[in-house]
Amino acid sequence: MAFEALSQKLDAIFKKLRGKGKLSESDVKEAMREIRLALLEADVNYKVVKDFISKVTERAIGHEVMESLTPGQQVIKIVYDELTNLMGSKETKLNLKGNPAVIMLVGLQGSGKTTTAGKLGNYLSKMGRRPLLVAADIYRPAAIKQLHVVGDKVKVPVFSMGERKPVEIARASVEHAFRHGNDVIILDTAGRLHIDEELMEELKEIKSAVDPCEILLVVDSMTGQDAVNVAESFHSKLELTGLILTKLDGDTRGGAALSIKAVTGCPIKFVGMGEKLDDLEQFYPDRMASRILGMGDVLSLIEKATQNIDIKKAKELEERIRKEQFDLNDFLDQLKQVRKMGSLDQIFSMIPGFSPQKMQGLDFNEKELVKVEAIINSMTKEERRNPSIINGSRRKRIAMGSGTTVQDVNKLLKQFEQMKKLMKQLSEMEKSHKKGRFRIPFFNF
Ligand SMILES: Nc1nc2c(ncn2[C@@H]2O[C@H](COP(=O)(O)OP(=O)(O)OP(=O)(O)O)[C@@H](O)[C@H]2O)c(=O)[nH]1
Repeated sequence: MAFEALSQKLDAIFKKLRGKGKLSESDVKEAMREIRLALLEADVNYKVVKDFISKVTERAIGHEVMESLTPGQQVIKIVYDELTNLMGSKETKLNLKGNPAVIMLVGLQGSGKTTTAGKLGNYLSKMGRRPLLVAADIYRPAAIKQLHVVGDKVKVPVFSMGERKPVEIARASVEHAFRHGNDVIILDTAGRLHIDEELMEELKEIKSAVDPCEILLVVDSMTGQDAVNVAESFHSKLELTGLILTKLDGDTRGGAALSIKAVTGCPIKFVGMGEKLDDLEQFYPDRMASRILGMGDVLSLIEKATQNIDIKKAKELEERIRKEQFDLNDFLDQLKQVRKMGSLDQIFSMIPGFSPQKMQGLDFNEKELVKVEAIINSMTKEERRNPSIINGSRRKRIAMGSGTTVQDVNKLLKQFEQMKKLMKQLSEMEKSHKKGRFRIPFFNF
């Protein structure tokens, strides 16, 4: 997961602070030194780190903190505020002015532009818009085909004219959209391995021909400070209106996400959280800061849950957990439902107080899920209802029946226990949030 190392380091630093009844100036300075190192190790731009630390220090050695009863908490709050500011403080919405509104996607080769075009098309059509994807990358022969494939998957029409001049394609696409009732155009422009003048000229030409309301740079967050440099270059030539950071689901240290707004002045509008065409999230600086600090991201979790979870089933499940009837059938059902929301890693990172490392054993890929299903299907009704009766000889029989091994069966039973524990903890969280509680189908807070 992105930010994992940074989150762990910050957590250790804050633990020390929280343990102190009173903070001295040297305690704060020591913590700041450690935070500074943690940010540099996360590949955050050094000027950004310097500025950040000086702002946090100034606030942290002020009266409100030093004299407060919970100085450690106050420092964490300040770090949270300043991290949020660093990433842009408020979310920035897409500007969709114009009919059709033209969104131009630019970026280097392999940054994830074509995939992002599809994700954005998908996002906009879910919003009730009628997007049109436009293949303006004529240099990579497979790019046009790739856009058609992506468009088909998300059921968004694709406009292409083969290898004509990109500026002509862009102009013609506006005409086409107008005639076919498409109200947003997403231009997938060409990428190069490096920034070159020819590419910039072509992009500038397209920009002046179709007057886009958004010029969004798609950058790969795994490339760290290079992503920041690329963004600076593109911005100086094209005046970007925003950024889309892709591959934030990978194990990027997070430096690009934390520095790019501060360095370029361009807001991050979306983040790519996976290869699937659903894996695009609007970017909220405060929610991201909250995830980095291990405070969870309940709001995004609610959004994901309401989009993907079957409410009726969730209610039935709630009842079964309460009556302590959660069994292996429910377990399988849950795994399937939760997987629709994304990887379990991602989900756990949104729950306050949950460390994804603790739950690693619960992350299944599709192949493992098939195995789990086979194992559960080889059990008797009674075994599924009451797994505690599954002794050694039953385990052997189940493994044979499902074409797996006894170790696989053992692993599954262990995971079931973990999931049961997780469900119990979640339902306890619900109790403590009874008043004005959030309600999420399946996860209840
Ligand atoms: N994990 C992950 N992979 C992504 C994400 N976005 C894109 N990818 C992957 O990154 C690779 C490159 O994506 P493309 O969309 O082909 O990149 P592109 O920028 O269009 O490439 P060019 O057309 O060559 O310029 C593909 O394998 C995508 O599946 C993301 O948010 N997370």
